[in-house]
Amino acid sequence: MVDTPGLPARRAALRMMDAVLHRGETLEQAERAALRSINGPADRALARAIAAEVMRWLVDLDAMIDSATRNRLSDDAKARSVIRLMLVQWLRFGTPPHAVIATALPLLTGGPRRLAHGVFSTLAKREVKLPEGPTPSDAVMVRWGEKADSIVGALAEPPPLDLALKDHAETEKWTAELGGQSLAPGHVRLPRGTPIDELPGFEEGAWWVQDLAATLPARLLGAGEGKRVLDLCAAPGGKTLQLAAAGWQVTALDISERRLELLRNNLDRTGLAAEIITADALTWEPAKQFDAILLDAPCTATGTCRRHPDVLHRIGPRQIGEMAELQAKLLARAASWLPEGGTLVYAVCSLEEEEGRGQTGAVPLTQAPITAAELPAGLQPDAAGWLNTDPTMLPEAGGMDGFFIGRWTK
Ligand SMILES: C[S@@+](CC[C@H](N)C(=O)[O-])C[C@H]1O[C@@H](n2cnc3c(N)ncnc32)[C@H](O)[C@@H]1O
Repeated sequence: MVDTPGLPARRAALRMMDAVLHRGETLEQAERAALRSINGPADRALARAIAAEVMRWLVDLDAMIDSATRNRLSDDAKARSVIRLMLVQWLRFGTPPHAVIATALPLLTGGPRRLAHGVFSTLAKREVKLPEGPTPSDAVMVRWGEKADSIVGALAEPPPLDLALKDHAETEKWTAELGGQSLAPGHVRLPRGTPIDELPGFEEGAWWVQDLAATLPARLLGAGEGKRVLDLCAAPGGKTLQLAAAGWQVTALDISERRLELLRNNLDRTGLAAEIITADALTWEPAKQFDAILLDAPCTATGTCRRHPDVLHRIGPRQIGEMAELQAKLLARAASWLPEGGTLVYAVCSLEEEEGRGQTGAVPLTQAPITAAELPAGLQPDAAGWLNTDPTMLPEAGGMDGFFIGRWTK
């Protein structure tokens, strides 16, 4: 049987939504399996875009669906998934309702097509509209409190593209050449969707892609002047590149050989150097001392929700608890390796208290408070000298990822 054009893309989008919402996979993991059977780049892009927009607007789409059904459809009902997909095509991509219906109903062959048709047509007749920004789920509201609305509201559009420059002295040159905006030495911001590998400077390794917030942990260690730093949990290597470019002798350690391969490629492209170790930081023992340690710990990554809206529907107390336990162990080990006079920076791209500030109580070192003078204009640490960033910060410039960063010395 020949498929309706565009049907494989919609089927793949449904599979991706299912993998994220019911199996806890990331959208990226889900993509690999779901897109395998799709050939054309346009269909792949469509499947990806549908699934990502459903994740971004899930709470609002579900509220619409619930407003048009007498008996609430269960969360895992296929009809609910298909109606979500239909609403996204109409409300986000501007596909006319009749075309949405024609391409989506074949997804429910042998299933409740009349129901999906009826719910979608009711909503189309009502001319429902999405709010200006996505609405947070109840679970996110409970965790993030009063900030939840503004953070999730800032997810309406994907973020701009941030580049980190190898040579901070060339900030003005690259800002002008790339036509971007710079918010800190060594930083250039470009409009979202800019194709990376066509930009000048990519081939020669003059810059790499890194969100402004993600550059802050390495910046807070200052210039290396030939001293030794251990980049613990280093791959794919954004912070390794920064540290090497800032004059540190870097040892980059990660448990994942696959991710370290990306780090090697990044070093090759930029002409920077680091010693690379594949090991589990929970059992590895250093053979030498380091003047500084940067622990960019594995985390739930809820701070990257602008780029990965699926994270907000996958992460709950169980995952946060597991990560917090791992982070506490890693922090204790890193702290125990620090010599007198050494500096430790801990970072997570998470907005969860347990992974950030909640980790600071047990570190047996002296806090080295972060100061506003060390940060890009407009950013402030909290009164105690810890730094929390989130997507609502520097709003006119396009926001930034969510991070927690703490610093100590021995
Ligand atoms: C947040 S990512 C690091 C990002 C990286 N610092 C950068 O800037 O590109 C966390 C990393 O921790 C690594 N990781 C997780 N558990 C680990 C362990 N027990 N030992 C070493 N690395 C681990 C993961 O493979 C992952 O690459």
